[in-house]
Amino acid sequence: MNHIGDRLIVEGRRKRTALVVGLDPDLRYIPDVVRQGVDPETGEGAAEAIYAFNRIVIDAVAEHVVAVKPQLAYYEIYGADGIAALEQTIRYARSKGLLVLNDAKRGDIGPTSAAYARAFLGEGPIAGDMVTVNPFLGSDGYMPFIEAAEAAGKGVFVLLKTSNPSSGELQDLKLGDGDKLYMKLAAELGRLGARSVGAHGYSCVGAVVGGTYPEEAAAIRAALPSAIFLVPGYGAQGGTAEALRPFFDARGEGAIISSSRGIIYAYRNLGEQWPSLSEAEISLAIGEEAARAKEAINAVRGAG
Ligand SMILES: O=c1ccn([C@@H]2O[C@H](COP(=O)(O)O)[C@@H](O)[C@H]2O)c(=O)[nH]1
Repeated sequence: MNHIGDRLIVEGRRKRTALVVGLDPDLRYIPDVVRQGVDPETGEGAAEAIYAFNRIVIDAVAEHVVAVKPQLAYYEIYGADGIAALEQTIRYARSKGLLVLNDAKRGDIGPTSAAYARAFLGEGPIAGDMVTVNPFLGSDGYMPFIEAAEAAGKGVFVLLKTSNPSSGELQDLKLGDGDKLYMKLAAELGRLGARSVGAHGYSCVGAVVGGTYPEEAAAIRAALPSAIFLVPGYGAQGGTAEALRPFFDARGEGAIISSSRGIIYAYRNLGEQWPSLSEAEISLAIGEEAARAKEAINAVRGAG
């Protein structure tokens, strides 16, 4: 099956989940056992600890998620060593049958976007199955990603209404006809997505819609019935499962809900002794939290 919309729907049904776990590894929150024998002050040591941590997370969450979402910033901190950890992480996630969504938020002038599209949607070492795209430069900034996705059966998620508190400063601006900017972009993405709708009704052009904005999500869902939504903001940013219904279609599909800190650092809720927990304890806490999130989301989308 070579269509990302179909792959996400089929995998979501097979595993009965709409959850995506974000891989945002921050060394300050990685327990001692994972850092043993490495010097996290060096790029090499940091990268080793990050990859070891990501393996634990991936093993613990694999049965509960359709995809993992590495956040590029956490790898770029360590330059070439961090990118090597990203490469290893992508390979490992794929070996576990998971789709990979690079949260890179790229977008530039046309030729540079084309190069980014090759990096993230091509065949190279950090390419995944999907990538997040910043549309601020306009159509020649995002079209190279969409064309690359169409050609490769991969997916893009264009930032539309992001989860952060100040997202409205630009995204909610009213245009001459009274429409908000994000609704204008939604209409444009709908037109572009119509070119690549798969057997299950979804295109390769998805949208980022923050879980912290359920009212806006209802309007965007109505305008964009064939776009899969990537929904960040659940968990650590205050987004709740109860608020997620408008993000899904009538069948309870069409959205993937992302959580990073709330799941990968779940063991920190066990108390101040978290730095000295064993690998088994860390893994159990992460897996249990992923299962809890999956079921809470399933209950709301009617897949309970
Ligand atoms: O609108 C957006 C777009 C992307 N993000 C990214 O998702 C994760 C959220 O992490 P949590 O720990 O679950 O809050 C992070 O990588 C962001 O860069 C987003 O939050 N909102």
